[in-house]
Amino acid sequence: MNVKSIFPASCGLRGAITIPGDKSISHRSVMLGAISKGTTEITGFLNGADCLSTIACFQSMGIEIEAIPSTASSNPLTSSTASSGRILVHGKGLHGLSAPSKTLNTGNSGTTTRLLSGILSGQRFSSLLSGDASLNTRPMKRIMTPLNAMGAHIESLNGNGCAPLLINPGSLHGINYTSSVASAQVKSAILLAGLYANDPVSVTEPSLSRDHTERMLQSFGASLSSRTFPDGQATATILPCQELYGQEIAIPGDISSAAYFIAAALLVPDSELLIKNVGINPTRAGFLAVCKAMGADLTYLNQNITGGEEHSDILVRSSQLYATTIEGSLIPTLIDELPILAVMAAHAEGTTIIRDAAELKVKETNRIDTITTNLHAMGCDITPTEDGMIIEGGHRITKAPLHPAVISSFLDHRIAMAFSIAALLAKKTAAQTQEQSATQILESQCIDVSYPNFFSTLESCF
Ligand SMILES: O=C(O)C1=C[C@@H](OP(=O)(O)O)[C@@H](O)[C@H](O)C1
Ligand SMILES: C=C(OP(=O)(O)O)C(=O)O
Repeated sequence: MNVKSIFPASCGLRGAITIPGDKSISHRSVMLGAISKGTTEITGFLNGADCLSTIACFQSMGIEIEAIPSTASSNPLTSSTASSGRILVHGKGLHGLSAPSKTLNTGNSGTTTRLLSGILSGQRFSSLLSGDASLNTRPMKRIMTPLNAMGAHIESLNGNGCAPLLINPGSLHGINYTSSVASAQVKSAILLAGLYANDPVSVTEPSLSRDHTERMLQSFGASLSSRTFPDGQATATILPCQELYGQEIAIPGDISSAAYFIAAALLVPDSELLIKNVGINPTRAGFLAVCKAMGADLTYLNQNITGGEEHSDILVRSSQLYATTIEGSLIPTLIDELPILAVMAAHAEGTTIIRDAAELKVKETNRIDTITTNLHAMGCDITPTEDGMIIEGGHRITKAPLHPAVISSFLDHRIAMAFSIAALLAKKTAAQTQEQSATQILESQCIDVSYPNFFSTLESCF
């Protein structure tokens, strides 16, 4: 077991950092590259375990994928993401994948499992998908139902609606599907299967989830349209496709990873931190809107759009934060940031309410439970609810600081990172010994799923 000890910060966070590439865009760039004609060149690829699972799955289906060491480049995205990878995906076209000889291992990655299922539904060969213990408990009926309604043959081998999933060849037709959850993974699985259908495929979600798949499919040559209605529902429609064509993709830094550093710089007094090249696609940027609503001092510099994705440098200065309510259509735009937002809420003045976030229960862990357990352990008054939580804040001014504790990551990367930031603010109580002044993050290695250099970047800020 990998235990990381984190002491309270003794000074503010300073300097400039670069965040590794966006995980969602990294997955999609390999997937679309693999099923396109020609080579897709990706810069800023996230070398996290989840994205490496996606690469390994496509290699098992005969796709050649090369990792090229980063070199200096005139491309501003490439040069500012020097620690992230440059990848060449030698695509074989829509029908060029070959049958894998073994089970496709999707590791800890829901994105890999669900999006890949959409692509595999349209293949002429059978495949078996399975992941780690956490992944194999996550709900897959949400993709099996619409994909099977399109003519796919996906079966949950244990009959529990979870992976392992056996996918047999089927011939796909059009569908107008309404999803009860705003999930980019469900939407993307259906749209990717739609590439192989003989009629248009539409998917409607209750509110708009991240739209990287739609943006990237369009840039690879697919005919796709999207609409958001006055009531917030959003529909994306894809037309049958003959072929996609490889592209150059410059991946911006992952806002979900940047969120830990934004939170740290806001909460630790006397901080001024520049975070370079963060993706700020509006369907992902709910975290920034909530920070602003809580009173955060954020300045956007060098805003630009590359390959259809907005990005910006963000200058963060320490700020007094105030409680807020996080709900409704904001939730899908910040779903992965809720663990760190809960930590921020513990320090904000007032009571923060998070609702409409039942999706937290079906992530790498039940994050309503894992956030509650760990905030309790550090001395915060938090009440879990059916679809969120209520957090009594003020652990900065009106109440005693959170105290150091032994934190279980529960093997959830977002929990491990969120509580690493909480640890910077924790102050030992009179009853705690000197040895207990550090917070211990158990099984911290799970952070490698999305941010292998997290701790070294954090240390570089002090
Ligand atoms: O499409 C994606 O890349 C993702 C979508 C979200 O999941 P859901 O679609 O299940 O909400 C998010 O939590 C996950 O980290 C990545
Ligand atoms: C939920 C996450 O990812 P995935 O669904 O791809 O496992 C995450 O990164 O927080």
